[in-house]
Amino acid sequence: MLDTEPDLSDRLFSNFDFSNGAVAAVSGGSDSTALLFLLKHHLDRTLPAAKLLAVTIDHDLRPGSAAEAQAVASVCAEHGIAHRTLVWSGRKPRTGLPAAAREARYRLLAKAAEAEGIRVVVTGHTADDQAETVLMRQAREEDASDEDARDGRGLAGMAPATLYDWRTWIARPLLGTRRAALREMLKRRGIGWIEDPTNVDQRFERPRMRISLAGADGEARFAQAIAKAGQAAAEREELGRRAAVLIGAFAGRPAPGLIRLDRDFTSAEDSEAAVYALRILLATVGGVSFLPDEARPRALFERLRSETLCATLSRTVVDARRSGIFLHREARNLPAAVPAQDQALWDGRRGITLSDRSGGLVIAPVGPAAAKRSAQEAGVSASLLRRALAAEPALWRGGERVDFVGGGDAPQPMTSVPVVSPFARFLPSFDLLAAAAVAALIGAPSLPPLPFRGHDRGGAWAKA
Ligand SMILES: Nc1ncnc2c1ncn2[C@@H]1O[C@H](COP(=O)(O)OP(=O)(O)OP(=O)(O)O)[C@@H](O)[C@H]1O
Repeated sequence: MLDTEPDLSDRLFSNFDFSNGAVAAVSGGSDSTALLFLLKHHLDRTLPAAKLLAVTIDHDLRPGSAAEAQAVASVCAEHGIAHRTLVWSGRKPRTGLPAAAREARYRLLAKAAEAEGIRVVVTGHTADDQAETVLMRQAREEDASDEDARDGRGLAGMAPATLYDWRTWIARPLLGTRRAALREMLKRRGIGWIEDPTNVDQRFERPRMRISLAGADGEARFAQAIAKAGQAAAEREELGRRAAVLIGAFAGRPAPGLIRLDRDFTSAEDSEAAVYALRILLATVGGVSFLPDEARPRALFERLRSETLCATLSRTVVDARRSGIFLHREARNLPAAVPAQDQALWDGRRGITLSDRSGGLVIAPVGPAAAKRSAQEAGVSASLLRRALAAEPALWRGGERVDFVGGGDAPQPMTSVPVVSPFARFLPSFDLLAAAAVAALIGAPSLPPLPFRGHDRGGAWAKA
């Protein structure tokens, strides 16, 4: 089909493992249309039996979106490519619409993949998108009010692969390819695309950045941004690797919801990695989806070197005693009782599975009274164990706890599995090693292998 571009599609996709097929996320714009045709070309030649499904999300936000999805469907039908349109139905939020749309888009794409047994979704993000992203983040970083952006991690830009919901890989094979080259290729092949009006709407930050990159010094700024992203990505990966080593060496889990750091953690020479590890652990124990900004964990780490103390950060109590530094969820602001629901995320830190679907069940914290009956653990004070257990979820009916059905093989009515909160929804491949170390520590499910060739389960993260 794209016989003039055999090298390009090989270069882009030869590292991927598409043996379970691929979902191509196609908006109908130039980049994702090019992605679709390049991928089709690659699969036809190398893996003709592999399933290829193009998916278009109709965000239902502007008139014409359904027609655009239909146009993609027609192009796919013309070329014998399976296609589905999924509509983001339901109420749209008044604020934070772009983030909500992105969230909905990935949720629907992952759902479509999962329904077909496909493990990887590919998107058409290009080198131009990457440069825009990095420059926008850099501008925010310079704005001192944006705490999230200030630790430099964001300057790594978009990761080549991101794990969504701890289950589905979103890969970006075109991150090293220029938009102009893709458009050229489409034009040569006589393939059209849709111009999204929001891409040139200057009320939005990205189109403004796009226009400024088309200006006089645009190419130089592009090159600088890409170089910066490469360097920041390598640094971020390396920092994550070092943090993972410290977590493996110094962290333990005496009981669910209770993390113990060896006191020697505070004498780690690599204090940068130790602070990073601490930030990830704080967010995980507190059930928070973002890392606390760097300043406060750094100050806390410095104090931990010399003091016993009790402090709260990221909804996590840090109780530093001579016997170790203990982290557990603070008792404040735990979720109120909610009707029990299967497959729910509780308090941002526990994945709930229900096998008892009968009515009248609620999930609420174990609470201090029930936690009094907790088991003892060698070397850990009973009060710490009680506080950690009190913040765990339990299943209740009419004020009575019902999630223990005693011994034997009977299924528990509810299971609660820890999640690595800051990475549970989106895990960029930069952070895989740190996330894997925390997953092993807290008993979260292990990570699926990367969608690249030669990554088995055991070594999946070595080259992330
Ligand atoms: N409505 C959508 N349906 C399916 N995939 C989408 C949709 N919007 C975006 N994507 C995916 O996310 C990528 C990046 O989105 P972005 O909004 O930057 O691109 P776009 O301007 O919509 O189109 P393109 O990247 O195709 O030129 C797209 O290349 C595509 O893979």
